[in-house]
Amino acid sequence: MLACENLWFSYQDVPTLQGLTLDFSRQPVTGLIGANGCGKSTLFMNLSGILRPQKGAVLWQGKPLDYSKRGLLALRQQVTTVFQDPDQQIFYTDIDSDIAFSLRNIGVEEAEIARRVDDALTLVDAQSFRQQPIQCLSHGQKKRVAIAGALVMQAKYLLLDEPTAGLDPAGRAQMMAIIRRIVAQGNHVVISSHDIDLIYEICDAVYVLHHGECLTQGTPGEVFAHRSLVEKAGLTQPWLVKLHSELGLPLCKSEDEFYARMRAMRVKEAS
Ligand SMILES: Nc1ncnc2c1ncn2[C@@H]1O[C@H](COP(=O)(O)OP(=O)(O)OP(=O)(O)O)[C@@H](O)[C@H]1O
Repeated sequence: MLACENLWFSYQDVPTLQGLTLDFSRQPVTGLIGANGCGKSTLFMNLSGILRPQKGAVLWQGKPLDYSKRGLLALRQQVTTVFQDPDQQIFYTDIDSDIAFSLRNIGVEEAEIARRVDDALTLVDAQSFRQQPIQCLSHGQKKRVAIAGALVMQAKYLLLDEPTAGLDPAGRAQMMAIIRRIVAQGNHVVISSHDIDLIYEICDAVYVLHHGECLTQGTPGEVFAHRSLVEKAGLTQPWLVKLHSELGLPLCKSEDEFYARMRAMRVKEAS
């Protein structure tokens, strides 16, 4: 279980997170949204123990986080953050060494490392460029390598900061497929993103932050139906929700579902 309870965090006495009580274990994919500076990255750093709340707690497996070296090491094998900029996370020039680094650090044996690295690269569709030097990869390919680096730890929670930023439509669709595969393996994913359409489509639950407070929460359908709250948080509704609220068209979860429903309606009208 990964959660936070009445969590307060300030940078130099400026309150940045204010009394957050959030639970990331209830649903497979949880979205964290809000305007620039609302505190999403600061929350991720609290959840991974990089920052420590001044009041309240991060709860891991039902208990307040253990900030000892041993406690944090154990946490980071189970809760892994993938930053927005993959260059922050990639240290080696060859992919296999980079991904294996954290496993070698904790003394995993080489045969097991080879197996996990192979599985992780397959899951993120990176086998085709596995032999290329990392500096020759595109931004999207580097992002996938960074995710593979987190997956090899077999973490139960993956915190993804802007997973689709800088990706073209094909890269974005591929990232969504990768997230679904990670979840299908029984893991939890927390996504912080300004990509509202992604959050609407892929998340099971959403928390909306506003000046470090939780403005509202619920399923994507519930959260995005409240246009005034969404706008107060400095966001807009997803396009599928707009079509529903502005034009009265069926509320669909994905583009494919929307087109299928529209085609079915046309067939029904024509008959
Ligand atoms: N190291 C720091 N020292 C002081 N203030 C900071 C520091 N890091 C962030 N802040 C401030 O804390 C607030 C929250 O920042 P944070 O980066 O968590 O927001 P965010 O929601 O992730 O923003 P974005 O959407 O732009 O990535 C901002 O007002 C920011 O200026």
